[in-house]
Amino acid sequence: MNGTKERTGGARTVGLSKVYGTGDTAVRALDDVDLELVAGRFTAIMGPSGAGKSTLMHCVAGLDKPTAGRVFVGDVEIGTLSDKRLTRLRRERIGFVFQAFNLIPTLTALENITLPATLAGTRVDAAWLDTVVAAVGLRERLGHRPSELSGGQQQRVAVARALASRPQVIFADEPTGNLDSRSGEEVLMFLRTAVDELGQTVAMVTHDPVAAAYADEVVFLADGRIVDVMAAPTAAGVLDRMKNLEGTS
Ligand SMILES: Nc1ncnc2c1ncn2[C@@H]1O[C@H](COP(=O)(O)OP(=O)(O)OP(=O)(O)O)[C@@H](O)[C@H]1O
Repeated sequence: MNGTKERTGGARTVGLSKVYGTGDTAVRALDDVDLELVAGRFTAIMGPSGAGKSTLMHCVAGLDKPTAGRVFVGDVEIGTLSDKRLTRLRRERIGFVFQAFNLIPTLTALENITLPATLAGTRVDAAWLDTVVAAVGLRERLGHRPSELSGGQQQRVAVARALASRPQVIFADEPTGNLDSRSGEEVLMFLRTAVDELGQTVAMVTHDPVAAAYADEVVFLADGRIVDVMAAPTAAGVLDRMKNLEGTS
């Protein structure tokens, strides 16, 4: 995709811990986690229910405050930012994709993609928008409203919206959770394209070994700790690892 690939900055944590509550009821959701979301790579985060996946994502995205440790988005240590600066960093440097597509029903696909920039009073770079629209593969449907698109197409619009500001990292929380397997595949292929052709950094929480196999590596969490990292994952390999983790937790 002619010269547009320029890796976005990634994110990392150093000694990240998060404890909810105090005393007898305290829950250590994250315990000394060193995670590296390598720039220009696709990382899947997996683990049994309650392992700390959402907490990890929320802390790295600046949506939740850690109890201890440090979080860097690109070169910026987010714990040092004022609330106002953190809000701005989140808006400009972090993209989110959720299980529910969260598109505005009355707006067209294109208007949904550019909405965050419109709200922020900025403009999406026209050349970049063109690149994103080409990658999303919905050029002829940009004038359609969400109700006129399939679930997979709607989620691709949501990923394109996250890409529009060219964030340091996109966090996707179970992005295929509401989709049938074919639509899910469309979305995963698009995330893969965003990484391979646009140099985007993506972190995805998923329970699905097939989805995780689209990533460059899978980070396994259990009881708030990173217990394994698998490079070049296959669905069968991930399924095997998950069975072991769920068996022991
Ligand atoms: N706001 C909260 N207050 C108290 N405990 C919490 C809170 N949020 C999460 N926890 C606890 O922290 C631990 C990790 O939760 P988290 O939601 O991060 O896990 P998860 O791996 O995302 O789970 P799931 O796959 O079920 O979504 C769990 O024991 C959970 O009960």
